[in-house]
Amino acid sequence: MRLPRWMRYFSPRRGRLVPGPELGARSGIKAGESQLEQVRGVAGYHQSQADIREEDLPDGEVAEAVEIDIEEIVPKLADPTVVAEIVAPERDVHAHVGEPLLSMNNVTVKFGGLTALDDVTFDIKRGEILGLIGPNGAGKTTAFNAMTGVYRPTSGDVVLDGRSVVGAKRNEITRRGIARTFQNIRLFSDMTALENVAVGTDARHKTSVPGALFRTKRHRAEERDAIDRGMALLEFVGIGARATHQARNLPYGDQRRLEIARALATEPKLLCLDEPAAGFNPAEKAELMGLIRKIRDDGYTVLLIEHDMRLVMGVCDRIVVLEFGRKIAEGTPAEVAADPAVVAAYLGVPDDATS
Ligand SMILES: Nc1ncnc2c1ncn2[C@@H]1O[C@H](COP(=O)(O)OP(=O)(O)OP(=O)(O)O)[C@@H](O)[C@H]1O
Repeated sequence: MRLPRWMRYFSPRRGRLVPGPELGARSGIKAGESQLEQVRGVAGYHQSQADIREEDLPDGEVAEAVEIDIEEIVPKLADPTVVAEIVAPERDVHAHVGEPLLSMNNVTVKFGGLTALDDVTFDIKRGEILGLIGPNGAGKTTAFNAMTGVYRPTSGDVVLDGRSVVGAKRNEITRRGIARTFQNIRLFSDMTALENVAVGTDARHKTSVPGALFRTKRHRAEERDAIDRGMALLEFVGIGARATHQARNLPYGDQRRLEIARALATEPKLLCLDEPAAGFNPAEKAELMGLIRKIRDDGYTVLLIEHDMRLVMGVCDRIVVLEFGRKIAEGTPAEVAADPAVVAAYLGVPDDATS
């Protein structure tokens, strides 16, 4: 995995900041100071409750999770409109609703003799929630991976905002505006929720390494921005009170929310969610639907891979259906649900229909 810029200089170990080999002892940065303590110090957030970590406690004592009162720390975040403004800084995205943001143009992906995606063409339009569905092995994740630079299409093109992303490096694709979450949660488990989101904001920052070392004005401004945006994002996804909790101590549902917050921190044009409801109970699924709609209404475009049909039908504006690597249907949830090819793909074609 390629580490974000700041992580190449710090090794997070059990939640502690240890100057990494590239930075060495010359930096003057105190080993043992947590990332959060650093950024909080810089941004001027003084929290009365300590961020308790297990290794700080005498043997046998158990760390208590500390809920923070977000209104006390960042009073302006008590206003949901302010939170929404910070979360979606480029609000002009609404001006282009309906135009294609990403186009898959005749994309084929082959693995040896296996064709995982076969000449697939569809658009993701700005401001919509597009569902990508299909039975197991249909090619959904392969399509995601072709968009995000994990796989290079064998043929065809993936165009984002008028420019091809084929051949671009993954971090370049992130910078150009595609962010994703994963089927299996991938968080920095020893880092706090806020630190995890701050990692995402790094993709947008421009400070050079010397700039970071000498703490230039721009670097300090970017750190403050990371905290403000990080806190706003945690509040936006509903876990603002858990900002100082280590990711691994968060309940499963909150870890999924944190993944979404981290992806949004890169200020994507397109947010790709890969089975975000896996392992959720019905109440959590209903809450997730609300969050996905909120993300769309805040100006983002969302691509959703999800097996739960109730969720997909309930939240998507349009749906693309794949089967054996081919697109077999595209349309509104109602159109797709009534399409005989889709019904056959999911339920199997009855014997008497083929005889
Ligand atoms: N890296 C790979 N190497 C070889 N075959 C692969 C690779 N990735 C995917 N495949 C194959 O490509 C086909 C499509 O897989 P893909 O994971 O895209 O399907 P999916 O629709 O996401 O399935 P699921 O719903 O089970 O996650 C499958 O037959 C799979 O085994």
